Amino acid sequence: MPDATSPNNLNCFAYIKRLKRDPAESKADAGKVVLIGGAPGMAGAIVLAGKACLHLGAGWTVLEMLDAASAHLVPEQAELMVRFAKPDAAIELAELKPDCIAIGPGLGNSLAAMDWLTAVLAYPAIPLIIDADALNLISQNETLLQRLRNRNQAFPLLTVLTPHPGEAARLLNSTGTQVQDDRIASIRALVELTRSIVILKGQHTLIASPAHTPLQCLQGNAGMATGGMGDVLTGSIAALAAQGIRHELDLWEASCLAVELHASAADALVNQGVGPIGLTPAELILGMRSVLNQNY
Ligand SMILES: NC(=O)C1=CN([C@@H]2O[C@H](COP(=O)(O)OP(=O)(O)OC[C@H]3O[C@@H](n4cnc5c(N)ncnc54)[C@H](O)[C@@H]3O)[C@@H](O)[C@H]2O)[C@@H](O)CC1
Ligand SMILES: Nc1ncnc2c1ncn2[C@@H]1O[C@H](COP(=O)(O)OP(=O)(O)O)[C@@H](O)[C@H]1O
Repeated sequence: MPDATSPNNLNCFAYIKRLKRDPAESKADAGKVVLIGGAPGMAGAIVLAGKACLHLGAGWTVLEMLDAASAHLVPEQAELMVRFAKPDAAIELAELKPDCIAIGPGLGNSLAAMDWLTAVLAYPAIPLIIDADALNLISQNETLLQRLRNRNQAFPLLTVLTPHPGEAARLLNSTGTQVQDDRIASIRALVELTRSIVILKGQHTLIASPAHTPLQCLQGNAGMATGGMGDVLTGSIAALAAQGIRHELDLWEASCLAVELHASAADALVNQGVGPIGLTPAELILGMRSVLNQNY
């Protein structure tokens, strides 16, 4: 039995029905996602986010990769539209006209990364997912934090942050141990600091926002403690939020659903004997697609 201070549990598979496709739907109805990251040595992070986005149903998945060499070498998933993230980010975004943006997996901390994050924070009125190195950049730069707050003031509940405890500690100028010692206080502090929807990852992931008290996800397991699992979550939120624009699923609902699907699919795979040891993010993507369609 949860005590009076325990957060309520996520229970949102009913949202999946809203993703039901009209027989005449086109890819435009499923939305265009632009995912930004993949600096040298970390191309895999943005490719995993892209594969998750594709398999969770986005209409178009565009990868803007900061590593030019890797951008020309992603042949194994031909459905992904892979581009080299050119220096003028604002012009690129204006041309692409995304329905949803995610930034951060493998983004690094170069000047180009800063330029893209600055342009993304200025891009108006679409769902935005901020993860990994994009969170680290914000934690080091008061101007970026203020731009994030300004964006949330202008467009409330259109930005979600997905820190793991290490990234949360950087944002809060704290330590991972302190974050883990009181996760509820930590997520409240992150919401207060950033005015965003926040997903605090780790065992029993929490989600909260300026308009929502924390909810927790009791699903999930230690088989998910492998590099790339968070990249899959980021791509999944983006796919659900992009479809949500024409299917009346807002970013809060898309984020809750992605967290629950991500953790539940990991549990289903472990029950099938796929993990916990050696469960891969690529397997989790296919597992999430199955759980989504089983509840469709
Ligand atoms: N295939 C790839 O190219 C991958 C690239 N990645 C990228 O690598 C960069 C660095 O990210 P990392 O997250 O690996 O490294 P970080 O240095 O950001 O975070 C790792 C540290 O955070 C803390 N931490 C994380 N999860 C925790 C938990 N559940 N409980 C307690 N403490 C926890 C620990 O102190 C840990 O050492 C990011 O840009 C990321 O996107 C990763 O996504 C992994 C896959
Ligand atoms: N022991 C665990 N129990 C439940 N979920 C976990 C556990 N370890 C990791 N996860 C989940 O796996 C994901 C890991 O994300 P993250 O650390 O950002 O990975 P990466 O940056 O390597 O992609 C998060 O969604 C987190 O909640």
